[in-house]
Amino acid sequence: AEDPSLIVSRFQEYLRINTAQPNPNYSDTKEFILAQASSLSLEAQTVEFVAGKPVIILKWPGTNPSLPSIMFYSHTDVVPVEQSKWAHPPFGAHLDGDGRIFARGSQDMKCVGMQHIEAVRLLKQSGFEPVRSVYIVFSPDEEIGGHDGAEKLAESEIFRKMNVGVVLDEGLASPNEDYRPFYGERSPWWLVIKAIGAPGHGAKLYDNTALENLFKSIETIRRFRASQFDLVKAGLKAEGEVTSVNMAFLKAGTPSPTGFVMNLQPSEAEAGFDIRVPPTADPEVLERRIAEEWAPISRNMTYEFKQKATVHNKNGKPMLTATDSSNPWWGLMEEAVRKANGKLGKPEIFPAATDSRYFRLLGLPAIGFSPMANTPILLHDHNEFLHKDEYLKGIEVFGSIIKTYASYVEDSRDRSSRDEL
Ligand SMILES: CSCC[C@H](NC=O)C(=O)O
Ligand SMILES: [Zn+2]
Ligand SMILES: [Zn+2]
Repeated sequence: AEDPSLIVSRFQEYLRINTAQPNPNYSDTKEFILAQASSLSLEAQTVEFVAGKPVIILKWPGTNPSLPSIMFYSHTDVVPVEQSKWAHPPFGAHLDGDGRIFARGSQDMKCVGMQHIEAVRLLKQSGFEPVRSVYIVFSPDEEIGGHDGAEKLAESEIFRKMNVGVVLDEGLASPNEDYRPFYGERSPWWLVIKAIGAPGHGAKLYDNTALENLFKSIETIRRFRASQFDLVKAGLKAEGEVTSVNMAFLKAGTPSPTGFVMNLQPSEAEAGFDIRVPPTADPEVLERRIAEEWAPISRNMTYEFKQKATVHNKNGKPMLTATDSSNPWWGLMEEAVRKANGKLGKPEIFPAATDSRYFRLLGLPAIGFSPMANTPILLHDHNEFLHKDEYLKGIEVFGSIIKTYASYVEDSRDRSSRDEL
């Protein structure tokens, strides 16, 4: 077998490409991934649905191309960093004495993309031949909504021709020894509410100022937030099962060279909220709440959404991938992880958003899975790291999954794992 330090150094090489939003280096990324693909003799296709934003599709053809294929999916971009808060340079991929690899993207989710490739390498070395075609796909822009990446891919003729039967996308690290599988996710609604009101002297008490109007809404929103958070604190609901609302910004006041004018009540004020809607919530009820209580026209308020992801599929049903016997891929996943001496925890709802939603919207089963056990959850955090042993273990787990999935031939059950749309 190959020297593990070489495997780790390829991961480090990927981590050292700075793909932080808003200016990800996609050209070096593309070059790197295509070089990996050619070293494995995989077919490779790069599609730019939007110029400069490559979707890279690698294919390991199966011996039975009539069976639906398997797609192992990852995004190549990462979130920005606060450089000065990091103990090691976020794009240095420093390997410390304990074996931890520090880098932005080490958990979210360059680890997974690279593990997909390394798992193929492992299987090729062992002489394995897939029956189903295996696709390894790298997409841009997940961290800013996936509109120029996964969303366009999912709607494309290219994707339709790939005949994908099941998608594996990202999950979360697990602080304990069980890996965490995800069967659904909350939908991001990014809401901006705006208030207007009469301007006037800062010494005067009067009704209907912009800030008074805005704060009435903020109080209402905070009560709702507390009610949802209480359910989590009481252990009645998991994080992914309640509607979360967090304030992202507050904007008001009349700027002056020394700060803000203090004796002037502004005539406009706005606030932004990151709302996450669970798949089982009724989106119409929430939207009514926003219109009637959070931004009521009676207080001259208006609102707009910066992002508003679909909660239900085209049939009005929650976008959840089945975890019972109707979905053979679920059982196969458990089997594959077990064979690699890993353990799967209970299926969960991903609290944030992933590109899986674009594939679930098509009715495809999608499982969120990032094999990182015994690892603190550090995605989007300072000092994001992954231990090299967990990384290497994850390659074996993905090797087992690819092997199990790509060898699965009971075609009749594929169809039933797709939602009826
Ligand atoms: C509007 S899509 C945003 C996607 C992003 N994904 C991971 O963090 C998130 O904030 O959940
Ligand atoms: Zn991610
Ligand atoms: Zn992320």
